[in-house]
This record gives sequence, C-alpha cells and structure tokens, in this order.
Amino acid sequence: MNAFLESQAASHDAMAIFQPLLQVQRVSLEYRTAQRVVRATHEVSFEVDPGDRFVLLGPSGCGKSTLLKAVAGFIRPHDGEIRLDGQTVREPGPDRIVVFQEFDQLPPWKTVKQNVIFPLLATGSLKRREAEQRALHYLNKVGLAGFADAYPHTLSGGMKARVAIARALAMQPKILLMDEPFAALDALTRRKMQEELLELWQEVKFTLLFVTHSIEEALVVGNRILLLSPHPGRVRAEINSHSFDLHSSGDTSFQRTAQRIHRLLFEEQTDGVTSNVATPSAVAPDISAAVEPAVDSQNKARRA
Ligand SMILES: Nc1ncnc2c1ncn2[C@@H]1O[C@H](COP(=O)(O)OP(=O)(O)OP(=O)(O)O)[C@@H](O)[C@H]1O
Repeated sequence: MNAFLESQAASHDAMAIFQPLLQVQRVSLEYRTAQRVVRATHEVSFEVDPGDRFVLLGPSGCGKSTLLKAVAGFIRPHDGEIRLDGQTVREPGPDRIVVFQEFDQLPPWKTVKQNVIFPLLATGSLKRREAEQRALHYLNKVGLAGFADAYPHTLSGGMKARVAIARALAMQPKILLMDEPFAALDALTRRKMQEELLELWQEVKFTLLFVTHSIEEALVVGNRILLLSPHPGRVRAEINSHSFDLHSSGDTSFQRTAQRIHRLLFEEQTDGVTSNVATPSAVAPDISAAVEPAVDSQNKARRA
C-alpha cells in the first residue's frame, strides 16, 4: 500500500475508533392514544462510546424505558435520530439485546441452556453445536454451568437474572440494554447482581445502556450517568461516575455526588411533579461533584 493510501486507512481507523457507538440526537418520543398524544421525551441527546456503562436516571415517567425501547428499535422517534455504529436504528435487531426486570420472560418449558440457545438458533447466527458451546460459555461466566438442565421455576430471582444476562451476552450484541433489571430483587441479591455485572463487564467489556431510578445503583453501575428531568424527559446533566464502585458507597465523594444528583433531579419539581427517585440512606450536606452542565459540551471535551 502506498503512503497516501496508508494515511487514508489510518485516518479512517482513527475515525472508527473515535466514533461513538450509539448516537441519540435530539430525540422526541411520543405515544398516541385514542384520546391524546403523550410526549415521553423531548429532544434528548447523548452519545455512548464502546465499553461505556451508560445509565439513564430520572424520576418515574421521565421516559427512561421509552428511550431504551427506541434504542432497541421498538419505537420510532417522532423527531430526531438514533444511530448505532453510524446506521440509523429503524427496527429491532440482534445487535441490541434487552434485559427487562420481569425474568418470567424466560419460557418456563425450556431448560436454562435451551433458553440461552434458543435466540442463537432463531437468528440463524450459529449452528446447534456452536450455539450449545456459546451458551455453556456464558452460563459458566454467570456461575450457572451447573444449572444448565434446570427449569426456570426451580431458580431463585437472582439466578433467573443471571440466565437473562447470559442469554443476552451470548448473542454478543453491540450494546446490552437493561431496563431496571434488578428492581424486583431483594436488597442483598440486588447488590450481589450489581457486583456480578461489574465483574462480567471487567471480563467481557461489553457496552451497556442501563435504566434505573436509584441514584446509588446509577453511581455503582455506571461510568456515565444521564440525568433526565420529569415528564417529558429532557437532558438535565451528564455526570462522570467512573471513579465509583460498590466499595465507594460509604465514601464522602460518593455521598456528595449522590446529593448533587438528588438536588439536580428535585430542582426540576417546580411544577409539583412527584419523583420516586431512590436516594442513598445517608448523604453529605454539600457538593463539588463532577457534574457537567450539558451533555454536548462534555462529549466534545471527551473526544478532544
Ligand atoms: N404504551 C403507552 N401509551 C401511552 N403512554 C405511555 C405508554 N408507555 C408509557 N407512556 C407514558 O410515557 C411516559 C414515559 O414513560 P416511561 O415508562 O418511559 O417512563 P420511565 O421513566 O421509564 O418510568 P418508570 O421509572 O416509572 O418506569 C409516561 O408519561 C407514561 O405514562
């Protein structure tokens, strides 16, 4: 290859490296019912880079789940555009797998292994033998290799959550979408699942878009958090939370950031909207947290 072509290829590679994986650009989402039009989000923009653990956080009804569904391709934006790897999202695809809170999404008549294998075969991406190997590989990663032949009703809530995660990761999606996946679990199991999710991320380095209304969970799970205002959701701020993990929840900086987020979310409540954002049990009185006022300026700065 001559020098010109080499430099062209190098600059193309550099662009590919620095292009965000997911671009949500001024996206407004609406539901149309027989009686009225409900605007769920208004001109929301954010970008997710490969390997990010990006959290959508906001009060009930601010459109977090609707945004996730739009990224999954189940809902088309009324305005704006969603791009994955540079391609406009128009429909669901195997490059975006959703894990919901309801783990009864696992068909009860299939064993754990069959549950993981089924989508691999349904999309035609693998032959049965390869699908079986892939399923066992990911079941092993979530510590369930010994339960491959068990049926879902014999598993605990946490184990069902692990099967759902293994099934999603086995598809090797470009981005894993999780909608309050641990909300139905008891506090101890929820914490354990957060820990396991972070360990899995360390191993597999998948890209995650995670919805929660718990400030503490957002700070633990995410490396970046997008705060949304009450209904209809608008971008309130983006917060860099990469320095926190499960062991930092007692730290002063963690508590200060939690307090800052709490204020940012509650400042929006001048219209009497009630928030159900869950706050940590203890918070420090004041803050100087790494809160960025606008997502666009932060994204530019990150890539500069
Ligand atoms: N199928 C639907 N038809 C009409 N309106 C809907 C529908 N689904 C959601 N909405 C409305 O869209 C808005 C956003 O809902 P969404 O479920 O995305 O919020 P959320 O932030 O995920 O809330 P929560 O944390 O309570 O799950 C709400 O006002 C909700 O009432």
